[in-house]
Amino acid sequence: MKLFFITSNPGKVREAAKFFEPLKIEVIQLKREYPEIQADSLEEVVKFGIEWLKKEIDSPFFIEDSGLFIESLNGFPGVYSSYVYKTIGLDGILKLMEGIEDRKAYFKSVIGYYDGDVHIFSGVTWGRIANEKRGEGGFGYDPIFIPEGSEKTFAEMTTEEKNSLSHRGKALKAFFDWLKENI
Ligand SMILES: O=c1nc[nH]c2c1ncn2[C@H]1C[C@H](O)[C@@H](COP(=O)(O)OP(=O)(O)OP(=O)(O)O)O1
Ligand SMILES: [Mg+2]
Repeated sequence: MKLFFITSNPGKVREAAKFFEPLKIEVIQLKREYPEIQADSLEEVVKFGIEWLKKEIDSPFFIEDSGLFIESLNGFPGVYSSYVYKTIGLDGILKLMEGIEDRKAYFKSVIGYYDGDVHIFSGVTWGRIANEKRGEGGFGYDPIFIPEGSEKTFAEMTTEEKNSLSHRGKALKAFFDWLKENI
């Protein structure tokens, strides 16, 4: 089976491909721009994206929207994670966190699969914001996020290790469990 993943982010594709590889499902990246609305939740962003894309794409496809929610910043950058990453970046986040003791944060991933109907799957991983950047792997905020129960940042992990703990790994698992029952 093949799954079309509409995203501009090669890191997401790498993680999804690694997840599905042993399950004999091939992940194929399609690069199509779609509007990411300013909404209160990742779910709304995904649902709007699907409504936009479904007119253009003939086969079933999925998209994913994710974000980092920092508790002491009231959930910032949250749904704006992509914009904040491109503007103030990791150094900007570390600067905002200077002197803040409560470093709790979570990553959330929302996958939307369209096969004529919309199916939503999500995953959350709690952790904390590191005091400095560590590691070369992964992408995005990985060098500054330490998942609960670990001393390593996501960027210090292999793709398999990150998938076993991450928000995206959990959302992909929920997606796969649904596919098994429904395909
Ligand atoms: O596991 C992750 N580890 C580190 N950083 C992450 C992760 N997951 C999302 N992020 C960051 C990347 C981006 O700055 C923002 C999500 O934005 P988001 O719009 O979903 O992704 P994107 O624009 O990179 O790719 P896409 O073309 O699929 O929209 O949070
Ligand atoms: Mg995006």
